Amino acid sequence: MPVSTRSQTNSVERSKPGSDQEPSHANLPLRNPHHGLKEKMRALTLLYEQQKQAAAALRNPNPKSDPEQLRFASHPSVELFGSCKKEEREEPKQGSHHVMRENNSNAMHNSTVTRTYVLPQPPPTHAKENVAAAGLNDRILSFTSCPRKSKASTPVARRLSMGGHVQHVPGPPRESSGVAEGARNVQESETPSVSETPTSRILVFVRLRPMAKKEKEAGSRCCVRIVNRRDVYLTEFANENDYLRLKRLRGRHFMFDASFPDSTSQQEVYSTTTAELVEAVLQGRNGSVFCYGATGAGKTYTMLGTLENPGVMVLAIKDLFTKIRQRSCDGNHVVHLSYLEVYNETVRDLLSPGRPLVLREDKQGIVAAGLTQYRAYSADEVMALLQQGNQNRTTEPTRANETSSRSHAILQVVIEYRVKDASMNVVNRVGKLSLIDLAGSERALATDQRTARSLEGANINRSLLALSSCINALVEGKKHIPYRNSKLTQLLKDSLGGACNTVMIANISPCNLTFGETQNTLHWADRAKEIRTKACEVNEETLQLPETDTDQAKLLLELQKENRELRVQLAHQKQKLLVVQAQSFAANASPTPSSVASLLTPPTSAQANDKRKPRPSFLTRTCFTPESKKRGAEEAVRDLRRTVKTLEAEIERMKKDHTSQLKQKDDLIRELLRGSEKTPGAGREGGEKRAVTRTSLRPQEPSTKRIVTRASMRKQEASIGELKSPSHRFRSPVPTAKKRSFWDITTANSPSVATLNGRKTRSHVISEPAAAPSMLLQVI
Ligand SMILES: Nc1ncnc2c1ncn2[C@@H]1O[C@H](COP(=O)(O)OP(=O)(O)OP(=O)(O)O)[C@@H](O)[C@H]1O
Repeated sequence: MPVSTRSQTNSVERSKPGSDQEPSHANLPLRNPHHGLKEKMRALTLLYEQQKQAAAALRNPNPKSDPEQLRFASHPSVELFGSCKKEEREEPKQGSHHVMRENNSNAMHNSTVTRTYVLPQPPPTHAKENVAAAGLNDRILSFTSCPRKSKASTPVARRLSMGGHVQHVPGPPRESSGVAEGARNVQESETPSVSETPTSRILVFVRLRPMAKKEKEAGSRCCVRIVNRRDVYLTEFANENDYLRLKRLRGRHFMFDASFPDSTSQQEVYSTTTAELVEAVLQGRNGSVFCYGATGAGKTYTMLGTLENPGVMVLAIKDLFTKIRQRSCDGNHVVHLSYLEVYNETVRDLLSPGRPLVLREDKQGIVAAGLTQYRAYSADEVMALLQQGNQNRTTEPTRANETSSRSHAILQVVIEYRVKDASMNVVNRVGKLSLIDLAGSERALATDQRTARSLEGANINRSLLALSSCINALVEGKKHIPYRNSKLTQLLKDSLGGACNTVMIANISPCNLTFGETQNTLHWADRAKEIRTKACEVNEETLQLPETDTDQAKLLLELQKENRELRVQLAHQKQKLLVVQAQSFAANASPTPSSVASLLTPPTSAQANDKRKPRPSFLTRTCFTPESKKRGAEEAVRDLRRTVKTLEAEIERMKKDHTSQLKQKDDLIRELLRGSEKTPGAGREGGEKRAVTRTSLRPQEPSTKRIVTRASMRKQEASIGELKSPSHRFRSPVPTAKKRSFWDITTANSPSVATLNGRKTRSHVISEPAAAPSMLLQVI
């Protein structure tokens, strides 16, 4: 998070065990860091002596011989530096001073310099961080009973939260399952004065990534330690000669709903953080998962993963469809999908790239006008769409990360579930799952100062800054939450402040060189724990048939009109496909560069926006040679064939969609007609109501209440041809930044490495060997 954080100076005191020369106040915390020059001088002297002790420790490295050091060794933050992989189960001892021992072991030279600091423990009333985190139940209690911070109390809390002093209250190690259940929908029963409405809080998890090879080679040390799958200890290393900074050494302790060490598998992360959310979404609730952290900390790895280790997005989709299949007998599920990115403060549709989308707020919340909502029938199809979206996502190598995401990506899956209840009314439930991979906060120096990356970085930081402002405002219980400060926060409005079960996964790196970023991430994650969202109710409505004959007749006419429109759209799509096929055959017959070029030339309006399209380089000397022209023509033909295949698949999908809609509507119309013939005026006479309405007759539309208004859905349907048209796909602006992915480097032979319009693919999902071909990719 690009917000400077102040750290509280820890009083570093001499801890020479059993020393006779030690002044009597040596083990007491300084009363005030500014209480006189003399005191400061004394502190400096103590520090100097401490240095000497560190050197002495070199000569006497065996702590067992020293009872005081033995006491230090029992603290979890001690031996932090032995191995990042080692995960300790024991609880930190209480009642002792907080101790940090720095082990300046230099792997290269095999020498060790150890320094020990005793951090004075603050009185319990001062400890803000994690005071209530004795165990999950204790924490829930605390969250329920603790009123929102008033304005006056905030600065104090903030200052304390940045300090190194924390009170650790031991609690049982939390189990990975059942966490969300306990912490969700926490009713503020004990604080009726604060809020009468039930609330749930954001669950916050931390994931530590393994040390990268490069970092190991550079001699980096691990500054994070995770204990009991919950506590995170962060230690700052100091340069021995930097006496001024010695006094500002920071050691922090945080506690989260769960913390994952670097050895945690993707499946474990998924089942702990998201599995329950998926279940809730199927029952008609909203859920959001977002990964947050500095650049290179592992957000995209957690969200998307790799071929061998798929991430949360992929696992959630698979789980979702498995569960839908299991329940298919008891109802009718309809899944819609959208995928967008926020790049340089513009919102772009990743599934159907085109002009930037405009965000609008209506009574359903923030919606991206014109965002494509794909109806998905299987997990494989969603994987294909995900892969397609990732191809369009902007990634770029930076100094900090070879495959840095330069945009925030939001995958949204809407599940509509329709079932008849006991009284034969149609009950409609809609759940929405948002999976968000944020771009990483970064320092300009860490990435690149001189290039377009710096502009991207500035925009990423700006939006993350806006996110932190929103988190602050929400935690402080302010009336005005500045969502409008950035597109990202506008889109996250539902997740942060709406009726939504929200999970935050904070990704951190173990490398001591990124201590500042890690501390920032943990600070904001710690803060986010205090955010309360509105209690997430089931989005449910019961649909009823219009009562009077006139209304039923109106409905009938409306449905017939809709059917006609759908048929026209289908015909339109077929026509477009034929045109593209003809162009493809023409190009095949005479693949002259000019004809192919003319086919591929995007419209003039698109050219204006087409700043990201890779241009032929003079340096490569391939622009004007006959071979290059031939190669270009062949490539263009291949591209066209691919496009035709995609379009054919799309038409097939639409056909299937339309046919099922038409069939359903025809059935219902027949049923309506039959019903009105048999029992004329039944509605007026108060006969049994039929549980059918317009909404129920439109299976393709997600609930208008939650996604878009009916009017906008109709508009969208009307313009669906335009959104999904072949020409629309051709016209999609080629981004200015080239597309890179980490699959580009990890799986060189993967289909994901294939270039599309000069951009490298990011997603791996389509290349799964066992995956059935997506409906999008099927040829008619
Ligand atoms: N848990 C993990 N296990 C193994 N490798 C990991 C893990 N987390 C991250 N990595 C690796 O670390 C590198 C950086 O990860 P990733 O691209 O996910 O970072 P990021 O936070 O998304 O960065 P950015 O914000 O710049 O996009 C990748 O090479 C990734 O494979």
